[in-house]
Amino acid sequence: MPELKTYTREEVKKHSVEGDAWIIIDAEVYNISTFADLHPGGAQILYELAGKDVTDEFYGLHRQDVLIKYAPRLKIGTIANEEPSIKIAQPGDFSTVPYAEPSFWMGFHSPYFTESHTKFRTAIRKIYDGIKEEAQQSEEMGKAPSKELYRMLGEEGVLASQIGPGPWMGKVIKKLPGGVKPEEFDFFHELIAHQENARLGAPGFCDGISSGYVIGLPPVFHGGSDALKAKVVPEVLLGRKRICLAITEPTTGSDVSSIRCSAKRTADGKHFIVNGVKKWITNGTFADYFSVAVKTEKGITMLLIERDDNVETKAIKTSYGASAGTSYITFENVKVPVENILGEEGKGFFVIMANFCKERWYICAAINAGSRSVIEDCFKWANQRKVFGKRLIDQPVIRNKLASMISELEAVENWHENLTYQMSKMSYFEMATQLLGPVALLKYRSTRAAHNIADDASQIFGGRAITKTGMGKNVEAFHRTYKFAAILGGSEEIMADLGINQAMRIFPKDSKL
Ligand code: HEM
Repeated sequence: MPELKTYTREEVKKHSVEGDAWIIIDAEVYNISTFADLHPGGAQILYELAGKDVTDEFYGLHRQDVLIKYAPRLKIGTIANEEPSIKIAQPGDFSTVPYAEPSFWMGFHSPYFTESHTKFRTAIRKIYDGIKEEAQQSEEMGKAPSKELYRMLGEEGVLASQIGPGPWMGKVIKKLPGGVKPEEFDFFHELIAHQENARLGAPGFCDGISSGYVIGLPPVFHGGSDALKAKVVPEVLLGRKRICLAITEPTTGSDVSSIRCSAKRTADGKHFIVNGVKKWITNGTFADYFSVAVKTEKGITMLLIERDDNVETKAIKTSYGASAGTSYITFENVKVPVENILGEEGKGFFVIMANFCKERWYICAAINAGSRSVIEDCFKWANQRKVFGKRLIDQPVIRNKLASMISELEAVENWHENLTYQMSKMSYFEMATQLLGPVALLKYRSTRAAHNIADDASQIFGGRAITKTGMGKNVEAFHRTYKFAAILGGSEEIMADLGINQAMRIFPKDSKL
């Protein structure tokens, strides 16, 4: 890093030629003499502006991340007696852009959140901000989260935070972000953990971290034997092993009852022999364990299968890249001990359905956080982008789009918080039955909102919304990937139908218009 000095604007002006070129960005001086030839936007454009204050030109074409990344190499000092006017985001910072944070962190009152949640959000955001660069690079290269990263997240209590409150808190998990005590950890902390994970701006990588164990581990701790739980739960929550949930098959999506993967008992009754295929299994390419829906002679059953040579996982190319480890899995004569049944044999459907409610609640947290990040980008862009001599925000049509995006998000997020409160008052099985319908409708509405937000955001960003790098990269990624939330864990159409069917179960027979 060059030694930092103070300069006058007159001094900077003298460095205005090829080979000796300085620029000013927000009262800070950058020597771009050797960088110019490497500049992705070309050298000439920089030489034309050398010696000048290029703050507006810079922020018109680059995200602030570019400056944060290059400043250690290029910054040589500051302008004497001037203060920067643009805030550089620091790891763990909360945004002050309207609606960029859930309302409690925008200064509003909440019946749900406390100081403990603020400590937690600050600390977990710092951890995730610290791996943002790695996440985004891995996303680009299709690399899964490394074992080292996974272990770090396990040891810091981040993985456990995304599983939520339960007997593992305190027993297995001693440390949580922000010094939150395991016994005070609640569903609102968990909600925050999912939201912060989704803010990484790398959808495939986010799911590479969490979409395996968050939905694959619950069948183990709700249905596994004590011995199985004692072995698998700490391994996964501390980041030493990875697990995923394998329900869907090439011919079976939301229609779980028609799965074909079979498990036949051996003659001595001690094992099952599993044969079949599973498709679109997130984290499957690198998972050590698989919570698998199979058909035994008694019906649909959940089984924990450990990876061995008879389990083959192949990567499926999806629209969000290979970091999520989305896979096609073949089980060929895999021998599984009967002790690995999760729940009761033939009662797997209930285990799956119970798990789905929490999975959908988690998907809502992630997609709503993604929508919020996109709204923040749109608000900032609309303020700094000038067209036809005006800022975008000065155009009523843009303000109208922002109003629509914000009101849709705030509505679903407030409903989400309400349902989270209901969860905190219910047992796992009450939650799975009483909240099945409301959570399905919330997921339906959250992904419809994401659809509209992705669409409006793309129109606001124009060409940048269809470009994988640069100002609109988050919008591009969101628009390309929000459909995962609208399809996985039950498609929008199934969610809407389920929500109304559940309501019909309690519809009063004596009620007439
Ligand atoms: C410290 C100074 C600068 C650094 C470190 C820098 C770095 C970069 C980087 C990394 C990109 C690729 C952006 C991406 O794809 O995300 C880029 C693109 C670009 N830069 Fe710079 N830049 C600097 C200053 C400037 C200035 C002063 C201008 C003048 C207007 C400029 C014009 C451009 C243009 C036109 C592009 C291409 C944008 C596009 O593809 O839409 N840059 N720059």
